[in-house]
Amino acid sequence: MILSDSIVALSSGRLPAGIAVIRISGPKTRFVVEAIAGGMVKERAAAYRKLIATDGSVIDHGVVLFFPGPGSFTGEDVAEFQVHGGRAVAAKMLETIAGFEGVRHAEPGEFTRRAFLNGRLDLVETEALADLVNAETEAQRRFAVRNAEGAQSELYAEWRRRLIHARAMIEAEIDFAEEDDVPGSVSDAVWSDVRALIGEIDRHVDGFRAAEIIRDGFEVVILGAPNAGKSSLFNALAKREAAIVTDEPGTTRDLLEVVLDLEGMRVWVTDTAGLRAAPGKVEAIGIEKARAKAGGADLLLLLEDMALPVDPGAVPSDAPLLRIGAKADLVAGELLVDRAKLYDVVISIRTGTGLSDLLAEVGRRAAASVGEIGDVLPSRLRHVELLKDANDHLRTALAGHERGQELRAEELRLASDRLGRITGAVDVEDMLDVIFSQFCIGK
Ligand SMILES: Nc1nc2c(c(=O)[nH]1)N(C=O)[C@@H](CNc1ccc(C(=O)N[C@@H](CCC(=O)O)C(=O)O)cc1)CN2
Ligand SMILES: Nc1nc2c(ncn2[C@@H]2O[C@H](COP(=O)(O)OP(=O)(O)OP(=O)(O)O)[C@@H](O)[C@H]2O)c(=O)[nH]1
Ligand SMILES: [Mg+2]
Repeated sequence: MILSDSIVALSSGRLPAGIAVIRISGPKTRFVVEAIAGGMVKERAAAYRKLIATDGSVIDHGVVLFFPGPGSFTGEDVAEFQVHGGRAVAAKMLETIAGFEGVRHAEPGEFTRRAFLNGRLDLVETEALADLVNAETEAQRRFAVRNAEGAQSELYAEWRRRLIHARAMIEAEIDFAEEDDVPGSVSDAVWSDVRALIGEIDRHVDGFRAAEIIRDGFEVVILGAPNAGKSSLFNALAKREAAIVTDEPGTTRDLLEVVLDLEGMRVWVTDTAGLRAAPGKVEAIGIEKARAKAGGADLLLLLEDMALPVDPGAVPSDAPLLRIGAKADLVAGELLVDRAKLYDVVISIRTGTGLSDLLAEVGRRAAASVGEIGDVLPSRLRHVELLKDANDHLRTALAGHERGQELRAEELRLASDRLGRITGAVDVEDMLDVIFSQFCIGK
């Protein structure tokens, strides 16, 4: 592939900053380094240089790095100018470099796009790199870095190899059918491996929910009768007076949300209107919202006033549930011991009792909901759709005895083609614009 344009962009973040990194990639890179840094620098070693504009004036003093292609991030010649991170310094550098013939400003994601086109990364690794740049929580970072290192790609490549092997065996059987050279037990082994693979792909697809929880967060909804102490708990978790608290039942009507970081997971906590029969008009709307929110929750905190338990009615969700005894400070002695047995966690917002236990338990549940740290999960709906497609073809292949071995082999080919589309090994031109639009400029 000939990519004649060289591209330049600011690859570091918001200015002003301590240092700004201006990166160039493409055939003009050496020429630009020579022109701006007053001569070539040693490969892959930091050089401190005076940086000169086209009119001979000094732009800044900075550190210059040169990575010759193909052993660079993009696979082309790449150089970096690490300059003082002022807006005018960066602007002058960009203007000077883009002023050279054959150099232009990069599109968002264009450096990474070149890395992909030069075979430095596959599509799944590229997506993982976008996730890594966007990661805000420890779980997001861990997940993204493993896939950027190729964990997900390796899994799909391994599945693809198995399918290509299966197809080769079936085609051999077709070719040698008359001669009876390929014993039936070989094709039995092939189809039993295909059956096993279908199961593995199904299980992997089920992991998408875990990937979504890592990306979007774990949804916790506080439910209970009016006055149970829901908003008081919510404020304690939010560490501010986010919700109105009064001794009047029916205070909260709208859904209120706060996001916490527990065990490296993003955890959303929602406060809701107290559940009760025959509320007023506004409160009824609030209760309906609470029910809907609870329906999509990953965990419910069902609060009850230990001093004055009120039945909140049926819980409007089959999400896992923690029973929480609230206002523990209002009960004492034997009654406290007795009632505490009804709950998973006992808390008091007044004294602070039980709050850290509750947070620890919610954090444990959030972390457990995404499985083992090492699990490889599909990270995009795109992957899930292609995996399901692949499995549809495998099921057709498995079921299709009467359709003849040729057609079954063709279904195996279609399945491995779908896997190839995930990593970009097969025909992906149409997906590239969507994928690279996820990046910022300079990446
Ligand atoms: N300054 C700087 N830091 C950066 C990047 C960058 O482009 N510049 N990266 C950009 O995203 C990431 C690192 N990515 C890189 C990937 C490959 C090579 C590279 O030169 N690869 C060669 C040599 C490998 C080796 O010596 O072991 C190769 O693979 O052949 C460099 C950076 C994160 N940090
Ligand atoms: N003693 C004591 N009182 C509490 C505790 N937590 C909440 N309260 C009181 O209980 C009353 C109701 O608290 P809220 O947090 O507003 O209850 P809620 O469940 O949000 O009520 P609604 O929004 O009406 O459904 C307020 O007067 C709180 O001060 C606690 O741990 N101990
Ligand atoms: Mg409330």
